[in-house]
Amino acid sequence: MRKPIIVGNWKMNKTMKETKEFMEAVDGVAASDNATYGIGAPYTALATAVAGAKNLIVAAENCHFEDTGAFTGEVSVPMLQEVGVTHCIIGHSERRQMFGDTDETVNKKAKRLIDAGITPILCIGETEAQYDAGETEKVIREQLSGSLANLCPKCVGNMVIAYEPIWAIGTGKSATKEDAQNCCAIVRDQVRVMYGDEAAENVRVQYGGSVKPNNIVEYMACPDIDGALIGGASLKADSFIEIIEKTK
Ligand SMILES: O=C[C@H](O)COP(=O)(O)O
Repeated sequence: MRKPIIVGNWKMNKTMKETKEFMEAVDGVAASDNATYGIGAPYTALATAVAGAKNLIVAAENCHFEDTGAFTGEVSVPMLQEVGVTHCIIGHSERRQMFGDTDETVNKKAKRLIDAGITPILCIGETEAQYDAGETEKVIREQLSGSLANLCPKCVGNMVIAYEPIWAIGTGKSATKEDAQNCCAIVRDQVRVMYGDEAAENVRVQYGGSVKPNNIVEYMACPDIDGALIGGASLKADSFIEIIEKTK
């Protein structure tokens, strides 16, 4: 039985002060045996988030795959381990589109995180043009083939994969529950093709893209959707609390 996981992705938002206030407002509400709740925070807010988290899990939003070296501005997995994060988002479409992340570098990041015992939250999803061209399934399978290459079946079973259609991110134009379910089922099937039944049954698949308090319940009712990755609606304590209350 997969335990649902709902994670807020703050992106480049929240100072340490704002993070402390959010954790004080939300962490107590997030206590649940039925689901895991968490937030992804910018590097500068991670220590504050970890300090304030008894119930929420804390994720970084990116990492580098090398441990040390001449990589100005980057943060390594051992550095994240030291801060105490348990999860790390990799391959978000904003990183793929604006910062040059590829399936190959995302795969290296996944490997390094798994070695360190940090759970990757791997993001994939098609552009609007690919959606319009009927290429969604092809894109999902190709991204997963590259990003999940040469991992162990058990490791993949322990991961979280977020299916986020790019056209639904921050637009208010969320996928229908039928489309979201269908695409999350394709994600699971691709994991089955690559790593077998057990990995496919264990991997948790999130939907992301304009998830709000008013649509979270319908997504969570879908058999292949095990959670959500939430941008805008995770920034205000009140709306994230509403999402938690509706799903715990
Ligand atoms: O990682 C989160 C996604 O980019 C979704 O963002 P959104 O909920 O603001 O559409």
